Amino acid sequence: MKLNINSKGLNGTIKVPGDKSISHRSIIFGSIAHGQTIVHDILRSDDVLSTIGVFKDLGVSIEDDGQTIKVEGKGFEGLKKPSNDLDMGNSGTSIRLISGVLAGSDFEVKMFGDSSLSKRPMDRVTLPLGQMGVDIHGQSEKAYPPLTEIGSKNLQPIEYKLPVASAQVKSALIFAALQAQGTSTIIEKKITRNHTEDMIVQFGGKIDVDGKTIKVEGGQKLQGQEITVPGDISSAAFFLVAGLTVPNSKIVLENVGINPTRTGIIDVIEAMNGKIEVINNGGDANLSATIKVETSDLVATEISGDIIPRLIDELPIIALLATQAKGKTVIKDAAELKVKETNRIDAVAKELTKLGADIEPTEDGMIITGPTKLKGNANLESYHDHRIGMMGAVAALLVENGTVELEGADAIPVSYPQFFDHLEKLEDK
Ligand SMILES: O=C(O)C1=C[C@@H](OP(=O)(O)O)[C@@H](O)[C@H](O)C1
Ligand SMILES: C=C(OP(=O)(O)O)C(=O)O
Repeated sequence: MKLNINSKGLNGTIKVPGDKSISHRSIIFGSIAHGQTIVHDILRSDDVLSTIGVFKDLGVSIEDDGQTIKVEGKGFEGLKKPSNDLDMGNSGTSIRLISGVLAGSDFEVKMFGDSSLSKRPMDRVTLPLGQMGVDIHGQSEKAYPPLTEIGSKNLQPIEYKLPVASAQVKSALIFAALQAQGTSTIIEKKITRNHTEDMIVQFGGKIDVDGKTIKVEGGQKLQGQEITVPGDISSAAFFLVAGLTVPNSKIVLENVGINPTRTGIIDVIEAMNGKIEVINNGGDANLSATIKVETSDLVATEISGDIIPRLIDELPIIALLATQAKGKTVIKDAAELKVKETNRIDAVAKELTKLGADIEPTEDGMIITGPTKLKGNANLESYHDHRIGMMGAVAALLVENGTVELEGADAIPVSYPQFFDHLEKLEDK
């Protein structure tokens, strides 16, 4: 598709759509709890629809009246052997978390996904689940999908130190631990998003979190709840960066989830001297804030260490932000970017280079020197990765002349189906 270039300013207010991580989990918790769960403001994106489809295949009644979603949970034991293979689409979160959910079911399932998911390593979940007594295998040493899994009714608790900083692996093990014969201890490499831990408590369960050490007792019974999904800061990120970099812009983003394990991008914007105001709506950490940004003179920064899991999905769009900042921005400790929907280090460097940015990929991040005036007459690619596609669309707004084409924009509804509508709304003002 042809992207809009040379934006004269983005102005207005957007209600940020529901958080993808919390939306997946609202379906999962609704399905494994007892009784009805009502979900407000769920994200209806392709990835979340994959999770909904899978739980329907597992016999859970899930109804969407367009306003709310109603899930009729019958506990882990209520999940039924599906009559077909489970289609995880493009979603790493779905396949990894559901592998953990099915760890205590003794029927066999086959889980598969699209060509991107089929290249993502699942050994990070198959190895620890195997130690708990689950029979789970993928393709080759890295256990690429499709995966075949037969859980165990005699699941052993685990003491496991995660070799990677991953909320998906942590969550898979927590779901398995909830079904194990005893108490499991899971130790994180770095603190990652804690929505699973928060939601166990929300659904009436118990979990003990002490820094990076998490203890979960098996045999817990969860109770259905009424929940409201806050907006996704990872989606808001594209408009945060657009508002900071496109001249004459002022954007108000409402309903942005500000769980502290997710707000690394706000810290980075502040470190880069971006004009940002976060108006906390008060209450629970998972509630939302209104965030205002405006066009700013940005300076480079270093992004490394413990902040990385707090902004891992935002790094592509942060890289674009860095192209507009004065100086050398260094991103490191982010090798996990190589095993996302595509190798995001290579993809970001390649696509932004096409627009004339000064960006050097490294083994675990990138080095970006700015500010650069981006130039057109480029054909961008999404690599079937929603976040790379949206980064390209925001980058095009900064291009003064020529044309910018994007191939693979159809990946964007994986996380943000309303992205182009929202962009158009801000451009109209
Ligand atoms: O748990 C989750 O909902 C997610 C965890 C992260 O993945 P990893 O656990 O692989 O880091 C993140 O990149 C993904 O978009 C969503
Ligand atoms: C990495 C992502 O998702 P997933 O791992 O669920 O495919 C993402 O949304 O950026």
